[in-house]
Amino acid sequence: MQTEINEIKRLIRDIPDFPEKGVIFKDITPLLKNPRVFRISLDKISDLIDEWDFDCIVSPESRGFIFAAPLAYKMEKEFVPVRKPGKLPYKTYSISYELEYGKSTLEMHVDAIDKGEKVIIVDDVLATGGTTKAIIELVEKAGGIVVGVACLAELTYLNPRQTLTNFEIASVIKY
Ligand SMILES: O=P(O)(O)OC[C@H]1O[C@H](OP(=O)(O)OP(=O)(O)O)[C@H](O)[C@@H]1O
Ligand SMILES: Nc1ncnc2[nH]cnc12
Repeated sequence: MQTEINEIKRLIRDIPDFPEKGVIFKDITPLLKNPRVFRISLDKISDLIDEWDFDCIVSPESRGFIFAAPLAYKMEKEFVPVRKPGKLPYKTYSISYELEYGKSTLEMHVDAIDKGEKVIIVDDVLATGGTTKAIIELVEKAGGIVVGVACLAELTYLNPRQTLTNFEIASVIKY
């Protein structure tokens, strides 16, 4: 329903020039303070991916976890955390990548995904798609199959779909 989408949009705040000049940061913290609308936003993501065939949700810390873990609970799927360097205790695959505001590295446990397992990637914001592309590489290195990407907000002006050709993408809100 359009009114629900508007309610979600009203609770995502624009912060200009954060964390660097020229970036309009989509701040989801007001949304997290509203339990009803936070719940609606999770339900909207799950509605969009309800028909997708997958067993596992893979997601990057830290904002990705906020949406991915409750979705895994609601949809009864596995949850695999992708973390910043040095946080995961077992052997990891590691990848360096670029996102809208800089460079970073992500890691995933080498045994987190079974060979041939179907996974989706969940995040709060899909901006350049750099983070998601890096996670796809980690999943494929582990032998998994990425069937789609789901997010709350997609920044279409940064053209993430150009980076993520060949993948289904579901977003609740497009800017
Ligand atoms: O599409 P991209 O350009 O790659 O950007 C999207 C990513 O950037 C943000 O994470 P960030 O690295 O800022 O970490 P955080 O979740 O810990 O704030 C966001 O949560 C996504 O994971
Ligand atoms: N503009 C933005 N707002 C929030 N999260 C982001 N991640 C990458 N770009 C972002």
